[in-house]
Amino acid sequence: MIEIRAIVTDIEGTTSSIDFVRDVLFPYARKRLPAFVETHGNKPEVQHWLHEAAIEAGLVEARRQDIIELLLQWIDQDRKSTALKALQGMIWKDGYEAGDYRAHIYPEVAARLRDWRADGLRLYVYSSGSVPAQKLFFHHSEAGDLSALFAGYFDTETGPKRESESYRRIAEAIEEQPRHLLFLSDIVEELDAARAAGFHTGWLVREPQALPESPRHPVYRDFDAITP
Ligand SMILES: CSCCC(=O)C(=O)COP(=O)(O)O
Ligand SMILES: [Mg+2]
Repeated sequence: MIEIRAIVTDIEGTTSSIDFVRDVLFPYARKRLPAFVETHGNKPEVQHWLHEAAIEAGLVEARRQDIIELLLQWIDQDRKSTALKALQGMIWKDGYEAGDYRAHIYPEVAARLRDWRADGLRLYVYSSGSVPAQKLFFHHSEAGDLSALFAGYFDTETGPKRESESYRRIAEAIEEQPRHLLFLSDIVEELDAARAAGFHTGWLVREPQALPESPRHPVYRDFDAITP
């Protein structure tokens, strides 16, 4: 009998719908990004991420307008750039605080997270969204403030989600052996990477997606089906 001591969960496609991220969060950031960069571009934190974006794109001596266009392109491509995600998170903060939207959570998720906490499991998030964006997401969720349920948050500053080394770093950071950890995601390449690091895995295949014929990972329709 394997003892799971902590669960690490992805957000988009796992706790929450892809549609919410694609149809609400991304357009919100896209619309406001040019003005945000113009207004806040001299603040050290914003400057840092604009610089990181330019480095990532191999742009030397990029003008501010070039970086804005680059970032808009990356939003359209859903590029999992750490710099873009950090900037998006700063923009989303205003939307949450103004009550323009609340973060989507699948209906069973909050109750299961609470049950798992009550059973003594520790809960963590690992998402491409920046850590501040993850905290905002669960603080302003449709199911209320869920942020206190999580013991920690990880983003791509820990490493890319499709590389096993990232999962080794997470295990080390939370001081737990991978064989006691369960990673939940909707993306099979992320699950492959987690398994290569020794994690247990759960593949969320939400309705109406078809169930895979020969899945490489245990498949769950929702969190109700998971018994860690
Ligand atoms: C913190 S929510 C923002 C979601 C986001 O930007 C994203 O790229 C989600 O990726 P995930 O790793 O959660 O699938
Ligand atoms: Mg996902």
